Amino acid sequence: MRKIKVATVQMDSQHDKASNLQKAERLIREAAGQGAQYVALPEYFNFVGTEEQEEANAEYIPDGETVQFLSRLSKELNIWLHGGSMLEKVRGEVKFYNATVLFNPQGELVGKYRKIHLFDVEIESGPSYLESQTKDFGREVVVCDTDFAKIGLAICYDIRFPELFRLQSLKGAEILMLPAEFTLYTGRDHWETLLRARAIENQAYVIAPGQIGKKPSYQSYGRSMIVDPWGTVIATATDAEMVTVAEIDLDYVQQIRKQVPSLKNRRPEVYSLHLS
Ligand SMILES: O=C(O)CCC(=O)C(=O)O
Repeated sequence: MRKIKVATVQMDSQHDKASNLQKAERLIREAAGQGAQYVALPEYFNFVGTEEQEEANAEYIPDGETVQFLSRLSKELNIWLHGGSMLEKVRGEVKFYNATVLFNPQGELVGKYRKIHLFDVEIESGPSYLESQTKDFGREVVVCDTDFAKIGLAICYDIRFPELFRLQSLKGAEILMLPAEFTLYTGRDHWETLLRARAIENQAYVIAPGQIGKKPSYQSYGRSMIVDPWGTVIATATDAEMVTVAEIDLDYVQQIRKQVPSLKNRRPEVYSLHLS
């Protein structure tokens, strides 16, 4: 049996970083108090603001205050802590990265991923957004080793690109992470379907903590979710800032993969994905 209790933290983060970190700490403690051994935060959990406010709120990784905050809490609470995402700045580069980090229960940074697919969309009568205006594209597929499973890291809009998740699965991922600040406009029609599709086609757990509430550019959808490898939604948040906890069983991933061997039945000799 490889069972572990996981939690999503749903937040309405705004531009005041100190108050976001305070709220995140309260919710992380609540999740740990409910027995969660792996706690996951949403995209941009430490700051959601205007482009003008980004420079002052971007941080170096691993030197910034948010990384120190996550390291301290993961160690103190003896939990795996997935840091949603934050604006990462890099010396000598003009643009930021939308970066996510994973900490082990010893407070050590064990993985970092930079969002590969930036949200550049213009929807008629819906949201218009140009994430690449101030952020640069990530260039690396990241799968982290933990003592219970391999975990693939992705962020929000990445969910629309199944190739990324297939590559993570081929690299051994049994859990796929998707911290998000999904728009209400697209989320109400696409969010659950996309999460369940990635879970079913990769026969993996999908853990998706989301932002909720009104942001400078759009309304966030929320509905943080945990989906099992059969595609069943095993936990969903309501429309509030909250913690959602579920037990996941990594042996179930292997059972599903044995019963419906679609990963094995692939025909890479007919089509191929480039694994770097
Ligand atoms: O894919 C979508 O519909 C929303 C994506 C998004 O909001 C983001 O990547 O920030």
